[in-house]
Amino acid sequence: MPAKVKAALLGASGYTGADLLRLGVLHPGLDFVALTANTHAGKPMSSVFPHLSSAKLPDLVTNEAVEWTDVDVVFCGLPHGASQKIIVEILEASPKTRIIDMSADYRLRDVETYAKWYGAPHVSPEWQKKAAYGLTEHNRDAIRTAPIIACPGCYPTAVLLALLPLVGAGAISTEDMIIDAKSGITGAGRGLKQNTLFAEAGESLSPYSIGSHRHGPEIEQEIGKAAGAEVVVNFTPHLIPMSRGELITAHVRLGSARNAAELRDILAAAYADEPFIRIAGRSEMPATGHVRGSNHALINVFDDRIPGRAIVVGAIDNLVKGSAGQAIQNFNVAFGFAETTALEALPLFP
Ligand SMILES: NC(=O)C1=CN([C@@H]2O[C@H](COP(=O)(O)OP(=O)(O)OC[C@H]3O[C@@H](n4cnc5c(N)ncnc54)[C@H](OP(=O)(O)O)[C@@H]3O)[C@@H](O)[C@H]2O)C=CC1
Ligand SMILES: CC(=O)N[C@@H](CCC(=O)OP(=O)(O)O)C(=O)O
Repeated sequence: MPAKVKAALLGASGYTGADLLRLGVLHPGLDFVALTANTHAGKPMSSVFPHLSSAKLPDLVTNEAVEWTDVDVVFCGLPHGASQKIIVEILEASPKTRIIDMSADYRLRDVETYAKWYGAPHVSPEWQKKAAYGLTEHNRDAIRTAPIIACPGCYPTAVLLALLPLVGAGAISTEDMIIDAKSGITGAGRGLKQNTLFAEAGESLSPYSIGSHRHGPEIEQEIGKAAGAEVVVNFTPHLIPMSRGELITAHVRLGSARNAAELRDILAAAYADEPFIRIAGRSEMPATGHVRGSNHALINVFDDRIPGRAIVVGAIDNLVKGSAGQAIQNFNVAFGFAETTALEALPLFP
């Protein structure tokens, strides 16, 4: 086994940061030497996240207090915009340090697409191009060596795991793809926002960013790569009143496949050796409750009553496979650990 890897976690007072620590403290090869925050800097972790008290973690500091040359890997759980700047600073100060970014800043390859959807040009198009897209099951070779691993968004993770093998095989059409998605409230982060207040999000379900969510172009980038052509998808997210979990329902046209059974066979073959991807039993309904707290993705395919179409359903935990768990999985690939290290936990049910 490789020696202990010295890690810094940026944004340790956020939800992805907390889940990265919950999982990461059990990793035999990870040593968290620095944890950073913004408004919470200076506080002990036990006051910010009492559930982590027994883990004996360092106190929170600002990013400026970290000596980057002392750190082998940086996990970044900062908002997009803030991430890109500090990541360039780290790589300039310490070129050997590897970055595993959970934010959106290094996912899009095309600089104009980035500027259009994120409202400002990227600070470093050069580093943007050197990043590997961190959808582990589909990009291991690049993840092994890239200086920056850009973990996918939570929605793209669920969508791409369910659709990429089908698109790659030509089994479904890339035209007329309609993706309906639902996320638990932690997807919006720990900061105070009116629409995530219990009184407003509880007992209520609503779509948001219809036709304008920034995960649309991210999904299109990766499906387009698998299809070898430009693709446009309809993507509609919804906020659902539960703390964690994400379910996507993709309504697709068949390509070369004749029915859902053939699509299931393609997915089962593509993921046969993957420890975290499970193709559900034939009539099993994927449920967020069946992946909660785990790094699992659960996928199934059903025939549509409309001839020539199928419905692909995927469930993940947005904070685990959708961010912190996938970040640790990518760390394992990049640093030569068994890929399941620290991620063996089964889902928490009920
Ligand atoms: N939540 C989710 O399900 C997913 C989130 N992501 C992405 O991961 C990243 C983190 O998300 P999440 O943990 O939910 O976010 P949170 O809002 O819960 O946490 C954000 C963290 O970043 C710190 N921070 C905020 N602004 C700054 C700044 N300007 N400079 C330095 N630190 C700052 C905060 O510090 P403090 O608390 O001290 O103010 C906090 O530690 C985001 O980019 C998000 O989009 C990706 C996939 C899924
Ligand atoms: C419920 C909710 O608000 N979810 C977030 C997605 C979380 C995520 O994956 O965000 P990044 O792309 O920034 O990493 C959203 O829709 O913006």
